[in-house]
Amino acid sequence: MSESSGSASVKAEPFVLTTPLYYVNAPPHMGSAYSTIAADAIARFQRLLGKKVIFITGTDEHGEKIATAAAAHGCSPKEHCDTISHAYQMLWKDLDISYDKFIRTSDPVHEEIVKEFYSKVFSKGDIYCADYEGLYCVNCEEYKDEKELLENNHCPMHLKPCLLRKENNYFFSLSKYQKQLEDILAAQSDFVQPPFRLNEVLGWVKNGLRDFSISRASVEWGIPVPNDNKQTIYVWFDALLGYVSALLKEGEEPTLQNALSSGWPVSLHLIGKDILRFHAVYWPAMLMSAGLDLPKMVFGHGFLTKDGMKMGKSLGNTLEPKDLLFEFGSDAVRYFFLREVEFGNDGDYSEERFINIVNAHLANTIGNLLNRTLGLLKKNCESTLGFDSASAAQEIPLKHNVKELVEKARIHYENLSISSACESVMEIGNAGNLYMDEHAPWSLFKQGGASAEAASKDLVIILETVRIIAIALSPITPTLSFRMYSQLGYSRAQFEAVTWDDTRWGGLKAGQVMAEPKPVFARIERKGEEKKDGGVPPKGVKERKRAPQPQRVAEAQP
Ligand SMILES: Nc1ncnc2c1ncn2[C@@H]1O[C@H](COP(=O)(O)OP(=O)(O)OP(=O)(O)O)[C@@H](O)[C@H]1O
Ligand SMILES: [Zn+2]
Repeated sequence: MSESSGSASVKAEPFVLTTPLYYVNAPPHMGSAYSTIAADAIARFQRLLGKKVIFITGTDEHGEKIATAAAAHGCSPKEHCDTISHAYQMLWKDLDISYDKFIRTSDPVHEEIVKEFYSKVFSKGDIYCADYEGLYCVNCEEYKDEKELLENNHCPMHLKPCLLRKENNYFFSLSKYQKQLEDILAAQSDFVQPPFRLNEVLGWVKNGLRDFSISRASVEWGIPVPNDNKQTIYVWFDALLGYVSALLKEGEEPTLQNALSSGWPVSLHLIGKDILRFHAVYWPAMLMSAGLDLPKMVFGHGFLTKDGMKMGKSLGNTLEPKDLLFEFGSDAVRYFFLREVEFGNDGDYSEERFINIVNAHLANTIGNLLNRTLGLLKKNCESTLGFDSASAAQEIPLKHNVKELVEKARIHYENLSISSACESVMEIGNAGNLYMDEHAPWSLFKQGGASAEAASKDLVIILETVRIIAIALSPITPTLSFRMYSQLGYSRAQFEAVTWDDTRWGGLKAGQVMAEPKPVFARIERKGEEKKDGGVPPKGVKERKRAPQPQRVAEAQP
């Protein structure tokens, strides 16, 4: 995690963001990857702004569903959790997720934090013991209201019957916080995002909040309730506190005070809409009870769907991210889902759409533009820039257009409109291509003299545009952006030192030598399409029949 470069005397507040802590009942799928990719793009953008970022992700490992999954695999719950949690960590690596902390709720330090928090809430008088009877969805790990269920008491999300359960449990007095929650939701209108989800939350709260059970008598795989070893703490009460435990530094004494002093409250909880109630109703009430600050924002994004149903582990209708990564590489996967799904709404996957979008945007608009320009520069200018980009551009409309589009992209990133941010960056690419086509530097070079000088200025202008695209798209496509930067003659260290300020026009300097032109993004060949030859496939993509190959780019074609 990099420190902010701001004034040393002012301790800048870190930007702390979290993904859900994923339930390890089954390995990760494209839905879990989606939340994490989105969080990663936001974390990378905030780092570009120079903020100190603490990006938290991890796994939620207790509860009945885990114990059942472990038994089905013939292993202990701990062994099962180790395997699945490891699978998440490996997938995050393959997806270039730049997390700062991976928290596992089976970590002993987390148990200490949960117990201390529970005791605080208990001392506040917000925990009591009672009998409860209700319909329980084990896949949601939640008691349900009969009126929210489908026919025969089926859970609308998991399409499985909820079972009648009766237990003597500890309860949290959620109802006590009804008024305070209503006040917060009214006063802090951006607490729940996007805005339309706030109405959903307001609806739940206004309908009346019921106390909820925070222990289980029948579940052994969990954190024991302090002073009652016969019960374990309800998995949600335990899991939400993972966001706090994650802030503990290595080897630090696991106390709430230590954890909270390292970045609480969280700036952003990024979650799927399925767990909005836990984050926007239960969690703030729990925090108020314990006297802790509330997170600044909870953003509930939509679902990746298959045939209109949420893709999920319990339904088993998931898309395998490893397959997509193997075939298309991490930049393509990250770009497609962040560009295609308007952040906040649901979105459907289709392979055809995936290939069309990724080829059109990454291979053609960006990759081809860079490659054509470098080809011309090699042929006519020995791959060396003859002008500074600042002096080459002077008062051309493209420069102003790029400036406006970069600013649009920044605002979209700030507002978590990630898809719109991608769109603005791609418009820069379109503007660069248009400039190339209108100026036709390949024919200017042929004319020689002043025309050739104008052509070499044009190449600098286009490469400056590509440089800006590389930075502005780097939260979405970090490895592609690095490849673009390397093609422009920069080192890894120079790329890593880039900030959002470097999107200002004027970075490229006369005399800078470009690398040997190589396609930065391999066009994806469709099934059955004849394979064209080319160079190295993108990172993460192993050579095999359907792996995309870099496009053979005709040199200096208009
Ligand atoms: N189809 C999906 N689309 C978008 N995000 C998803 C999807 N499925 C899971 N997620 C992300 O994972 C979080 C839930 O994590 P969890 O580990 O419970 O996965 P799950 O597959 O939804 O499980 P289940 O199917 O058992 O309910 C969601 O809040 C969301 O952030
Ligand atoms: Zn359910």
